[in-house]
Amino acid sequence: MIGLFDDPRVATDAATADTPLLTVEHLTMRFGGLVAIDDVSLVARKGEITAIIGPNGAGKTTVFNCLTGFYKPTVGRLTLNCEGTLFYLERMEDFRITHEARVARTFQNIRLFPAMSVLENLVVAQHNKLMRASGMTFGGLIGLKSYRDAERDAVEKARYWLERINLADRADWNAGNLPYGDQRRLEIARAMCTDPVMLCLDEPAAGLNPRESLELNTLLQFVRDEHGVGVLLIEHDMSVVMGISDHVIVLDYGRKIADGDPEAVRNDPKVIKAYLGEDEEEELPPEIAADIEKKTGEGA
Ligand SMILES: Nc1ncnc2c1ncn2[C@@H]1O[C@H](COP(=O)(O)OP(=O)(O)OP(=O)(O)O)[C@@H](O)[C@H]1O
Repeated sequence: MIGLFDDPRVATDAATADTPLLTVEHLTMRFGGLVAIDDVSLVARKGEITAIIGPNGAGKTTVFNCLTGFYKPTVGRLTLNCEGTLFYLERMEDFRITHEARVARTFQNIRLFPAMSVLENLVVAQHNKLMRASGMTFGGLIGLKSYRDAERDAVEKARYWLERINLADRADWNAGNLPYGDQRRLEIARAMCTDPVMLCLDEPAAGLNPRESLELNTLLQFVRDEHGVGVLLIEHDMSVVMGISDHVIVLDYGRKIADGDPEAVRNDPKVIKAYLGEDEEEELPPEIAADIEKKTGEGA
């Protein structure tokens, strides 16, 4: 319940120990006559990897765009529990979602600063903290102590994440010169430098070779297990989804058709049908196809 003088972005109800990190209620997004998301509700929890999967055009990226303020939902409530404070994301501008609700995001296409060094990409991500330390003035130029301290912390955090993604020895490289898989991990490290409580990753495994996919899995498990971050993952690579997710949500034509642990979801006939279509068996993700083949073999 929001009072007259309350910040409309922040719920006055307190979060409890059971309050999920993210609660999406009745999310609907229409573009003219097209219903991209149709009354979707879901929850995602802190310290878990929640995958959102579904065939092309199912509405996965639109969910992310609503969560991160790129789109204002037509209908729906999106409540983010940032360390006990509840934010209504649907009422917030994108930059407030990033800085106040602490939701970080990566995109389908890589958006690093290619001409900056690897280290600089990670320090720039902490720009807001540095600006505050400079008193929002030229405090950095005249060497304010608060700024120097913040700058040292920013570099320390950047180096911590460089170690985690095995790029410490390439800190001075231009980010654009890194191999593709390293750029993908650098993007995740950059997002982690903003201290998010929720990390939204849009197809992070796209274009990765099997070794790079494994490195990505290890990084995401580290982010979940050691930093307690809730990871929301859109992914077509089923080896990643089934390998590391705690919870899988399946969309099809904008509707939620399944929600549960990976094992339950991969055996759900509605999911199998959504991926198969009526007669396009080649579209089935390999993990699900292998399962069906095994079951068919057992039944024969
Ligand atoms: N800004 C927009 N204007 C009009 N239609 C849109 C817009 N954004 C998305 N859509 C439509 O909404 C539907 C869902 O798109 P979305 O990109 O969310 O699907 P997706 O599941 O992420 O697909 P993919 O796996 O191919 O990335 C599609 O029909 C798409 O064309």
